[in-house]
Amino acid sequence: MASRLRLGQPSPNPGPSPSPSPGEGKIEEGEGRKPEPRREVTDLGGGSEVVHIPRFMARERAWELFEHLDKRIPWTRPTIRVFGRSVVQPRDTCYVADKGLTDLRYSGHQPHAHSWDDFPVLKDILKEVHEALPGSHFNSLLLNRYKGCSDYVSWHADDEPLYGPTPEIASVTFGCEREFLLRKKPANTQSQAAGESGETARKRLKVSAPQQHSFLLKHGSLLVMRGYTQRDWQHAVPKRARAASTRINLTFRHVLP
Ligand SMILES: O=C(O)CCC(=O)C(=O)O
Ligand SMILES: [Fe+2]
Repeated sequence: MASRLRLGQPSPNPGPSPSPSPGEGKIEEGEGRKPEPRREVTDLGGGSEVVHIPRFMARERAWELFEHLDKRIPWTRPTIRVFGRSVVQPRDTCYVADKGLTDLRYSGHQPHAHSWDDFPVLKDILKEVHEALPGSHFNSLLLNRYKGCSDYVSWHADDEPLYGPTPEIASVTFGCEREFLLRKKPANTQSQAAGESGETARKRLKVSAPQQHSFLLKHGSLLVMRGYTQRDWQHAVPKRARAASTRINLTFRHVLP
């Protein structure tokens, strides 16, 4: 799909450059280099890590991309299986992947894999994400569109075997900011397998609530989950109480060959 917008050239991130977080590489001045946007690294423990770059993309360009993706992506709202019941997925979706990869399947649904060649804009965003994350090699992309406050993604982990044991997942947000939650998977999965909820199991075992982290994912931000985050943690974008406008989120992933 050809883009009529001039979306190919990323513009530099405007505004003052914030200081780097402790322990991170310092920003080098001069030499005509674009200053690196601020990165917040959260060590979740046990080899899991989240990196948040709130101003990954310049605001104006991110709005151009939002408008383009909102109109041009062939969004669908599939029916999925949750706890044995068929339900309409509470957000729009689309999937893009390299040819010849193992098919993605989640909640009983196998999305059609579109070609990157049909979406030059997505290839441009992929290039920027690769540049921000040296060593990364994403070959697939799951897009989500949350059309209002009642669209959401429930607690889950992207721990499908096709991503391997320690997948890196990079998520770019456009439009309405939403809360992104992470919570530690319950240690005692046996009680869950027996049909007991995590909450009930915790009360019975008198253990404290799971560790939780919250990130406000703003327009133009990038969030990266790494290491054992999918094995040991779950994430969610909950419903919101108040009216929200549309949010588009792109999650870049690497499917193992
Ligand atoms: O919209 C988001 O920020 C997260 C989406 C997500 O978790 C997923 O697509 O697996
Ligand atoms: Fe996810």
